[in-house]
Amino acid sequence: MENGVHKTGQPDTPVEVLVDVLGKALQSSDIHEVKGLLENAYKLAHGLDPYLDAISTPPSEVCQELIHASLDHDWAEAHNQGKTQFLQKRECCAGALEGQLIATLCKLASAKTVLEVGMFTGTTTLAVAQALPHDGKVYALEIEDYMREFAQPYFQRAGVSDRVEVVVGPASKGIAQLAARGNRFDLAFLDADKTGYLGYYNQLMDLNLIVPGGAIIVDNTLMKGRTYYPGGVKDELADAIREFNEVVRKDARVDVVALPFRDGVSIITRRRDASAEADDVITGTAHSRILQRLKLNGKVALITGAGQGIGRAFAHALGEAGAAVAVADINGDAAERVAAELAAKGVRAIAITADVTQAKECQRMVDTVVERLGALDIAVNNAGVNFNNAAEDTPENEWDTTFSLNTKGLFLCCQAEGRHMLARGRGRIINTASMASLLVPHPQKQIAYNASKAAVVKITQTLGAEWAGRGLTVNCMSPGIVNTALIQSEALRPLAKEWLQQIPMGRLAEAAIVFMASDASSYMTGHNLVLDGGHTLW
Ligand SMILES: C[S@@+](CC[C@H](N)C(=O)[O-])C[C@H]1O[C@@H](n2cnc3c(N)ncnc32)[C@H](O)[C@@H]1O
Repeated sequence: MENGVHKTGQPDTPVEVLVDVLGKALQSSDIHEVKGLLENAYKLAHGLDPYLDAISTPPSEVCQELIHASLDHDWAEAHNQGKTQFLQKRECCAGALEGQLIATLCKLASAKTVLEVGMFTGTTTLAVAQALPHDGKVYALEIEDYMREFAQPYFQRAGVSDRVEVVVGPASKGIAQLAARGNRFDLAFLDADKTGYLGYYNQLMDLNLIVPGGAIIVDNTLMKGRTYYPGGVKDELADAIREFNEVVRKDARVDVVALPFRDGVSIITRRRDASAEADDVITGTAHSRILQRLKLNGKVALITGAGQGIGRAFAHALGEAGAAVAVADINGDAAERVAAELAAKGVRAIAITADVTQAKECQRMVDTVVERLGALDIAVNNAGVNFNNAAEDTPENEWDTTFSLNTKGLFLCCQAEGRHMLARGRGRIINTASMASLLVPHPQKQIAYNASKAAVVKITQTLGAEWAGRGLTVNCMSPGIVNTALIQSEALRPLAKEWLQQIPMGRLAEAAIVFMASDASSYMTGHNLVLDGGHTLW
């Protein structure tokens, strides 16, 4: 299909301007005018890549050094000395901009495992490895063993060698090996021998090596323009790419978008089954992929006790998942600090100072969230205290203080939040209970805390049942011992050591707040989610 907008309008892109200028030059018989037009065209084309480089973030220092080393290397000499099987060329290096593009796509796709077919000296491999999470991995296939030796010191210097596995040999064999090992990829980058592309593509598709929602990125799909303008030259590479492009375009399993970036980059994604017969199991509930259902974009979350510890971690997790966050704490400075941390990450965040033992304060807190952030979708009632005293020595005021915050305060929050959510017919309330609701933690003595947290479970069950048919879910979580600054303190260190021995997993607790706040947990209510590394099993 022709691009009607561009056909009818003024030249709108550098290439369209180029076409316009060169078209005028072709029609002119005035040699001075032709020269002037050609000069314009030359400057326009010549300046494009340097300008794109200048306005894009440069690669890391190590990556830049690797790019320079790749471009400066005497590849003819390396081949003469038998170090490479084939005569390699400096142009093989995809360069800074393309490396940044692939790394950026990896970040956008939240990729963890990436396949690169054709590594050369590993400049893109390095950019990708640096963009991956610490437990991510890029598998780079390369026929030349020399490239592995070349790249490895740079991977090491960048501190990412554990995130890179170079598989030396023909790429088709490498793909088969990784498939046999059970590897699957969020993203694959095809950039080896062009006549092999179709075979690699078929392997990736037929063996289901790209995860749902993943992509195959293909370089050189324009082949210097010879795919659409052969210029009368018989050209094996352009023929191979042209055939590849046509096969992909007609493949009903995928969507493809071809970009005029560098030598042409195509992005291929697998389609989902959109047929009328496809049910929710195939398409995902409401046609939403499970990982999309975990996203909290457009939602507003309130977290009490968010100025430090586990509440601060909840605020960051919910903000990262896309929610706007209200950070509530009795310590206003701490709430402000956490809100500022979130804002620095790009999360919309506000701080609220509130004493949630008072009903009026709870209501004011909810009203502030609604007024400033528009609504309240997710409420995490997390503020709590703990005192350690033997039962026989526990003073009355300690019992009262604990229950006033951990139990009554939490209920008052649920009440104020629940009223707003019931009126809207939707919402998620998540209460912080504790594994102390299930067992009696030891050796520390904390009767008031244990009893207050058991009550949190009953409040949660009751509200979960009462509000179940009205669009609200109310759940609580019972974390084991959480790795907070308090646990790291000198005073608690010996105790923390003893606790670790009581935990089958041998490490401190992690949470599941995003799952509990998201659509993915929509059928769960009144539940006490125990996250204790098996602590309550022993
Ligand atoms: C264009 S370069 C790759 C550039 C690299 N992806 C980058 O971003 O800089 C192509 C590489 O593919 C390798 N190659 C060629 N044929 C191959 C094959 N059959 N199997 C594996 N690697 C191959 C070459 O040795 C060369 O290093």
